[in-house]
Amino acid sequence: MTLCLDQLNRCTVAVDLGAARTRVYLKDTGLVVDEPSLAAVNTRTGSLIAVGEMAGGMAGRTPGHIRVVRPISGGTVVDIDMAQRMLRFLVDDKIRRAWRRKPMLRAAVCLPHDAEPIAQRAAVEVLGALGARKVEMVDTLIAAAVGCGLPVEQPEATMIVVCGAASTQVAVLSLGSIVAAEKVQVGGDAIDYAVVQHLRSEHELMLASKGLHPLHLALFDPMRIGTETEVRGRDVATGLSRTVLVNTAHVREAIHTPLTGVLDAIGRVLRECPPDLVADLADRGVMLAGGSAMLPGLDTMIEQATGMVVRVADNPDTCSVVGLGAMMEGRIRPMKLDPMVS
Ligand SMILES: Nc1ncnc2c1ncn2[C@@H]1O[C@H](COP(=O)(O)OP(=O)(O)OP(=O)(O)O)[C@@H](O)[C@H]1O
Repeated sequence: MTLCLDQLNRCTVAVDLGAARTRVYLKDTGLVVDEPSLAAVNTRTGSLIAVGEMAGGMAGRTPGHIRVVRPISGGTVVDIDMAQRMLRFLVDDKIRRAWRRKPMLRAAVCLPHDAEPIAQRAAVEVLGALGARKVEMVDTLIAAAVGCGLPVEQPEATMIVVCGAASTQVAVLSLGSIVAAEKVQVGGDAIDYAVVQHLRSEHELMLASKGLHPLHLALFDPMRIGTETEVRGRDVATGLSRTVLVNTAHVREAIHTPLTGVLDAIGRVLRECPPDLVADLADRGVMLAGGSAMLPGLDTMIEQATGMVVRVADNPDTCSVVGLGAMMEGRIRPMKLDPMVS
């Protein structure tokens, strides 16, 4: 079934329920929520203690009766009740009160390319917590492509790779529709996990989450390949703080497996495409979006593996919700979209 832009024009709010972050875009206002998809719960009383950034700050530092949970996993809501409570707290009271006065609040949500009906249903229920009476669902790949400014409605191929926390989605689009697409359960989290596991097994070091970013920089910097970089963490055996010298070439080998998953997905999508579209892509290149697109050097790695020019979108992490916002606000020319459901 096709959904036209008119339907999206009637929406007031757009939501992206990501595994790592939840984003809310308000029509004619912009991004009003961009916070971690986390909730801290008191397990004795069941009460919600904190959500978003505040819950993120508590992660790994809580006493036994407080748990920090992720109600969304891999772009799919796994705990509807918790996701509803989290979303209600993330959205400002004033905005929610204004929505309550609307008898027919319409919302738009972007969902992963292969979202099952049960995942679609869960997203609709979560948005119901904000008072949405009707929910339009749009494929994340289309929303992100629009958010990156790709000319998706034109009769020419554009390729988008959305690297999130839990998954990477790849698509070739033409004439406002998806020609070929793939989703792999490999994202920034899998890359981080491979690095953490490498340090644990090779250096007996547990890395704090803050230690990952400097290592990312060293890992992908072509000038620093094969050099050693200092990493501070906690000794697995003694629990004491320790600094080790880590060879970046060895860590690159450790992340090879998750990165191969992404490159394979790109290869499969290209093989599925008609030759004319692949020829377009050779000129136009690939657009990288999603939070993990900010991984320093990921674009160069994909460029070397595919031989195509790779560009990272401006603000790649918010492309999907901003794309939904652009469609809601009628900032793009009318076109046929390829929604997942009416
Ligand atoms: N500056 C950065 N450098 C490297 N990685 C980053 C950076 N900023 C965010 N990330 C990574 O991006 C990922 C989050 O991306 P994004 O916000 O697109 O996820 P999401 O939409 O919630 O996830 P998903 O699409 O899997 O549901 C995390 O794995 C995070 O580590």
